[in-house]
Amino acid sequence: MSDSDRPRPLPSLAVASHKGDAGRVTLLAGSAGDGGRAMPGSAVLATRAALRGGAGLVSTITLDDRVWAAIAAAAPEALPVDVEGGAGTVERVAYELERRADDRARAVGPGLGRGQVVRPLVEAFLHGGDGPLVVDADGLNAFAGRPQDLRRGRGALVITPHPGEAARLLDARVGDSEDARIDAARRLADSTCSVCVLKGHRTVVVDGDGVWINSTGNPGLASGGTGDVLTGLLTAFLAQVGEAFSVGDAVRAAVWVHGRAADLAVESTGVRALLASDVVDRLGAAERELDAGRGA
Ligand SMILES: NC(=O)C1=CN([C@@H]2O[C@H](COP(=O)(O)OP(=O)(O)OC[C@H]3O[C@@H](n4cnc5c(N)ncnc54)[C@H](O)[C@@H]3O)[C@@H](O)[C@H]2O)[C@@H](O)CC1
Ligand SMILES: Nc1ncnc2c1ncn2[C@@H]1O[C@H](COP(=O)(O)OP(=O)(O)O)[C@@H](O)[C@H]1O
Repeated sequence: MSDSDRPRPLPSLAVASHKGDAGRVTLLAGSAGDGGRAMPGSAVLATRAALRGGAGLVSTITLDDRVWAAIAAAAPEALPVDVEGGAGTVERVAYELERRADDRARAVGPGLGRGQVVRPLVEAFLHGGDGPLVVDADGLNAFAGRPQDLRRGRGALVITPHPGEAARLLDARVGDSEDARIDAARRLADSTCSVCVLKGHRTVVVDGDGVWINSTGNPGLASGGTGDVLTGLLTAFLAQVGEAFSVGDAVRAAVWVHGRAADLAVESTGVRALLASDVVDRLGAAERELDAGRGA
């Protein structure tokens, strides 16, 4: 696949679709920041992006009722569920995952912070289902130097490190050149048996089909929260995986649409003023452009 290739559009929804057909997804994101940094925004942005990505039902598990409240206020369409932090958190999250056996895709990681509980939480997602799973941000940091521990027994894994997170996983700096970025993404994909999305200018995607380099996006995306948006969108697109739309197709489509949404947004905001929320608001328009290439 060459870098000028536009990803395959998502499958069309049948006219008689119901919300179950569009895919049920579950996310675990955000923290209230007691003793650390508050990151309710991560959960809000990922949730809103999953909704805009077309997931029929979006459940976001939260570890604090203040994060739950932030989601309820910003995304009334979502189904946030609070399990509270503290003793027994991992068991409560595992129980929530068990209850959602019909999830089509899941994601874990954005804004969880660096606490000891993060690694067992990610493990509950890795081993608690067989649909596609996205691990991002602090979910990856919890495996610093041990990427092989992210391997799953069953179910596709997609990891979405930025170069800083990739360096932590590999315990080695990731060079800036395209060759160095491709090499790092390949090593991570191999050691984790995953589709690796190495983010940044010209995001690199490595999967069984080879290497694909994204052409959309702009430096306005170098601002807080835009990675959380990608995680939510990607999870929604992974919920559409089927016979004619692979995990790799969903990943490439999400990366392309995310960057294109940012390109559309800066036409009115300008590059410096771009906010992650502006990207969420343009996801639909960007996906329509991808759809317009259908059959081309
Ligand atoms: N509103 C929110 O709630 C937000 C929450 N966020 C969450 O905050 C958590 C940590 O994010 P931080 O930004 O603090 O920590 P990061 O790990 O993203 O960044 C910490 C350091 O890593 C290195 N780094 C980051 N991006 C890099 C890149 N592209 N290339 C090379 N080095 C890079 C830099 O040295 C940077 O100072 C994540 O879980 C993330 O999801 C962020 O998304 C920002 C917004
Ligand atoms: N200069 C750039 N050009 C294009 N895309 C970029 C650029 N900088 C960042 N991005 C994109 O923005 C997103 C940033 O994600 P990330 O670093 O995880 O941010 P955060 O942790 O704040 O959410 C990624 O999708 C990345 O590919």
